[in-house]
Amino acid sequence: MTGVRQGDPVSAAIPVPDTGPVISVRDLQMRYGSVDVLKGVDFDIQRGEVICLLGPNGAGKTTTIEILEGFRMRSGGHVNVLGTDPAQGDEAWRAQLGIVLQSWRDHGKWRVRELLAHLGRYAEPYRRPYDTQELIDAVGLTEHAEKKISSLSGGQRRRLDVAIGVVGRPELLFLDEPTAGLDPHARREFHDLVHRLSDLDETTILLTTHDLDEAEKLADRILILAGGRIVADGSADQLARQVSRDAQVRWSRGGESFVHATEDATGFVRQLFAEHGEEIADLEVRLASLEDTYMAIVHGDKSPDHESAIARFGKAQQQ
Ligand SMILES: Nc1ncnc2c1ncn2[C@@H]1O[C@H](COP(=O)(O)OP(=O)(O)OP(=O)(O)O)[C@@H](O)[C@H]1O
Repeated sequence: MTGVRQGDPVSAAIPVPDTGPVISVRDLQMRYGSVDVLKGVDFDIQRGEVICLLGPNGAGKTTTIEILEGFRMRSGGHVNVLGTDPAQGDEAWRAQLGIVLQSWRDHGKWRVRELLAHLGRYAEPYRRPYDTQELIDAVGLTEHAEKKISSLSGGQRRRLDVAIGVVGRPELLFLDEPTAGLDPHARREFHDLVHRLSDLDETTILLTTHDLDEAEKLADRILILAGGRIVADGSADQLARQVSRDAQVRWSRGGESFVHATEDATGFVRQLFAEHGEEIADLEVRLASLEDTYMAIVHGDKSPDHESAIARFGKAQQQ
């Protein structure tokens, strides 16, 4: 398979290799003035993966994404995105990317439908764009399709940002805090859209968020950037097990509540039922949440450079 779907009237699109990572980053460094923000970032992202990049304010998430998008020149290291160094990416390469920045403040005089149709036509030489109405419905802007963009609310504007990012059915989608400002309903619709893009179109998605629930719901894999490096890399479950191998088992019996931490939750629950049978109520087994994990990895370590966090937690993938 290539990046172009069968039957597409596309001649200029560049074929995307089937194998190998879609994004490969080695020893990425970024220095602003005398401050080293990225001190040697390494990761790979495979086709179809949904990756959440987490990290405290100022950790360098936007910087990393902008380097991958070709918007920012790195100070050092190697980066390959869809077979190309982003610093040398041409128009055909760029057409494979969908980009949702933290905030677009442009196109104010256009109307929603008009702009999406226009951007779709712009993508046509390279990709098979979304049908405009289908896209408007998918991002929940049906009732606002004829409105001027300057008159949209913040959340509606964010939905439009997402629509602009995906209109060309990108091979690879970058989303920088896509749900900031969205209400819970819009947030859920956005999550559905991400699942659809990932499951149906096999879009590779890299997103940043400060919402750990969102990361847990969406991510196949989580990368945590802190102190200029990736300090954790793995699924939410893999990371949780690195922080604590214990699960918490909670239950009640005869009106009294109990809690027990154990590495073998299944064995413990089996024993509990063998001893007390139907007296057991309100049983709950819980691993560390992503929030517990994140706090332990990013804030549990007092050293400012997070070196010992790296030493302690390493990377789940390498386990
Ligand atoms: N153009 C620039 N010139 C100088 N410093 C910059 C520039 N852009 C970003 N920085 C600094 O680099 C650091 C990383 O910024 P960046 O926006 O990449 O972080 P972030 O992880 O995306 O943060 P947030 O979660 O707050 O969005 C910050 O300290 C920021 O002030």
